[in-house]
Amino acid sequence: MFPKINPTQTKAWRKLKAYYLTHHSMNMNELFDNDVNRFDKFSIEFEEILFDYSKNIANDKTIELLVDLANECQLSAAIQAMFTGEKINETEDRAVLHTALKSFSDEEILVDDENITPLVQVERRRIEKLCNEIHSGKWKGYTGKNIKYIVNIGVGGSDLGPAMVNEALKPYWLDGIKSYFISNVDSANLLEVVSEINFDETLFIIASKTFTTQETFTNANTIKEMFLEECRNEDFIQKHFIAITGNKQAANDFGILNGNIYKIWDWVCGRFSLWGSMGISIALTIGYDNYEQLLKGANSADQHFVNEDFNKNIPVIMGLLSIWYINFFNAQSEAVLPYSHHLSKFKAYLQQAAMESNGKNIDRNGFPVNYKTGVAIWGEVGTNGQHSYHQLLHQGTQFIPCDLIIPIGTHSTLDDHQNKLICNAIAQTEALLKGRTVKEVDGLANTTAENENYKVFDGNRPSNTILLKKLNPYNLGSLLAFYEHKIFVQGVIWNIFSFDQWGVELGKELSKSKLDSINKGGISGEFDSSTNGLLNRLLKLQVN
Ligand SMILES: O=P(O)(O)OC[C@H]1O[C@](O)(CO)[C@@H](O)[C@@H]1O
Repeated sequence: MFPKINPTQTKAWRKLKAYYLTHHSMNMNELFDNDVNRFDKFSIEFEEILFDYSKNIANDKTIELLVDLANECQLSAAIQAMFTGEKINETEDRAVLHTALKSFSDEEILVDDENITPLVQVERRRIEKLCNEIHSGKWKGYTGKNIKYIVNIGVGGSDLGPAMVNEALKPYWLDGIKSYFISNVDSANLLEVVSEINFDETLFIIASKTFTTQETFTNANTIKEMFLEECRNEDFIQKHFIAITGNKQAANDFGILNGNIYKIWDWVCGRFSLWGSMGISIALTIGYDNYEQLLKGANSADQHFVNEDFNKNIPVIMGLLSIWYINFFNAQSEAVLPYSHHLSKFKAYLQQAAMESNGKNIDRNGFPVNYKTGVAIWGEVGTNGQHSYHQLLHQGTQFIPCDLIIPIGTHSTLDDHQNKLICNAIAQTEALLKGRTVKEVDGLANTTAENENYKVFDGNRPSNTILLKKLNPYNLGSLLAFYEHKIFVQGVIWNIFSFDQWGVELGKELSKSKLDSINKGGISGEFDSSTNGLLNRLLKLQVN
């Protein structure tokens, strides 16, 4: 296992702190003026992706010190430990091998003395077979019709990744197939989907690693009841329901036979699970070949992460710059700004991936951390965000590093729109960098001594720009893998366990006792006065 190092005790951390104190007012505009090669030096090309990190408050020395920090925190050993199946998720005693799901190599990876590579390959072949049967029309619904609607019922990692990818790759949807996602236990979600599908043309995917999650179980049971009410034959469940789970028995108890159960292992963390059977809704919607392209792009990014030097390694630099801002500049949040309508669900996916992973306050030695860890991630697709919160990004008092994700190629034929979209994105990075001085404001129309201050922008606000030649399955796979590994890099340096999620348990437990009280029809002062008051009001309003 790689060592458990408090980052603040490293030499590099101390040096970074000192460097921050003397250089935090470093001006990026001067850095550009003083180095004509800054863009070339601080950008990394990876296949069809360009990662430009030149618009950051960082120079050669900063990057050198950050890389030193990664080395002192034994990042290489940590990467090696994850990829070879060491049980780095110690609080759950699990290996973390979502990377194995993307691999196309026959290399052996051992978990508890079992080689998992063939298991992954078998499951992948099963997904391919399922796609072939559904897409060829060999798989029929109970009235003899083909499957037209794919409905994924899951929540958290069993929903967000697949839902985001399906949305991102809408231009690749196969003719005649439409996919839907039911995640919220709010019945509005379920009823909306039900109103758009026909049960006899639908494949329901019950996606739950544990098969015990309250929301998913409730939605799955309601759908099953509705389905049986319509077809009145339990045998038809096998034509319309499959499960993705590590809890075969619970799926059997639900009524799904083994042939319709696809496996997720405990060495796959839910929020990084879209690469395996959790991605069945993706494969069914965009076709198996495109789904494989997604995995291949991700696998290639994994290889980049494993093999590149840290100072040319996209996820390492992403993670280190983020640490620079969070731990030294005291950034409280990061904005992710995809300039693509199809990436509208990217932020929600990334929020779980980053915040469930690194929102931790106990270190790997079991002690409270004495430094900041994960921050809030937020954002909206461009240009919509520009007409909303970009005011705060440019002139607010918060320090918010931004990532702008810009696919260049478009799937539509409206080049004029695409050029406007991209130019808006690049202009935002320029405005964040340059700002606008009083002198520049002076020349503007209608500017007076009274209003000139309002038109001044400080600038010097950092951003990364990620250009993709096109938002296709391969490039999307690479992009997602980069963010996954950025999160991993941060977790290693913060010395926290990024792959458990104990923080979500308390709310789940407490909700059960509330439900018991409601079902009993009365509250007898068992909770705090606010909780009692809210529940009593609920009961009163339900009665009326
Ligand atoms: O797939 P399951 O077991 O239903 O869990 C769904 C989600 O719930 C969580 O455990 C947290 O609530 C996530 O980590 C997970 O992605």
